Amino acid sequence: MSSTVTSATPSIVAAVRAQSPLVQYLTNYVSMDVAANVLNAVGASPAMVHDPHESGEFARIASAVGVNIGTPSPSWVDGMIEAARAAHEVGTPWVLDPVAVGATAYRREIVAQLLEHRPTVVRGNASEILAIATSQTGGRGVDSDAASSDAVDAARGLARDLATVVVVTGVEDVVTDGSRTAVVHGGHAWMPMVTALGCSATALVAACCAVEPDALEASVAAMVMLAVAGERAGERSAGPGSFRVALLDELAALDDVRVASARVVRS
Ligand SMILES: Nc1ncnc2c1ncn2[C@@H]1O[C@H](COP(=O)(O)OP(=O)(O)OP(=O)(O)O)[C@@H](O)[C@H]1O
Ligand SMILES: Cc1ncsc1CCO
Ligand SMILES: [Mg+2]
Repeated sequence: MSSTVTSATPSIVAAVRAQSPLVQYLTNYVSMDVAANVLNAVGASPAMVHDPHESGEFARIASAVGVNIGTPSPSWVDGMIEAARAAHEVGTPWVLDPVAVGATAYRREIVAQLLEHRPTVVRGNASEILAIATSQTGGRGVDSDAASSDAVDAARGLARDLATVVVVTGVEDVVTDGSRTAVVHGGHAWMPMVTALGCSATALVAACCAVEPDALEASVAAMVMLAVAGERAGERSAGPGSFRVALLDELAALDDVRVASARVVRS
């Protein structure tokens, strides 16, 4: 077990800035603004293209795709499935955010359909990952009622079953492909008080997958960005409102030295 940032992380952060990957994000109404701004802050190029008339076509030109079920309705779900299908067909990485999947049968059915198109990464909070891995229902809607540390085994098993990388966010962020596991420490207690930073984490995972084929390393880099920027933003904010603004500034100011300050434990 080691406690250092990998050499891959700084180069992934730099590659996102240098290559400015086009990230198509089909996301919920709540998160669109903050997720697009988070992508912009790290140098990626966001496009919120969701309608089924164009989402599949767009996925074929995107560098990565995110699919987030936060505020679903039938035509949006059609758009998500078209985008996921196209991304899988052309080998473009795509990331699933199963918001509140334990809460309703509708969400469980949507996630089951999306999983058929083989996401590169599934990113959720602990309740969401436990709901998919163990078929448990309920939870507290979009927020988690479990700790990421309680979902490590479930995440590993799910990653193996789906042949994907699973990211469980929370106080610590767990990233696993079923054999390798990394835990990213950092962030700030105000992060869950700002809505849709989980949705934004999903967007960052997609951006990093666009420039790094190893989805585990890409996901670690995305979580490191938020952990370092979040910690620094917390030091100079007065509360969740100013924190939200400072987080964008800190994401834009990330450099090798700051990224190297991340605390990542691998096993
Ligand atoms: N108590 C905490 N301390 C530090 N960082 C946190 C804490 N809670 C969440 N985070 C960070 O906030 C980000 C979002 O994770 P979270 O688990 O809150 O997502 P989520 O529940 O899907 O959020 P949302 O649904 O609002 O988008 C991650 O980068 C995570 O590390
Ligand atoms: C608050 C909320 N409701 C549906 S999606 C969303 C954003 C956080 O997941
Ligand atoms: Mg969420």
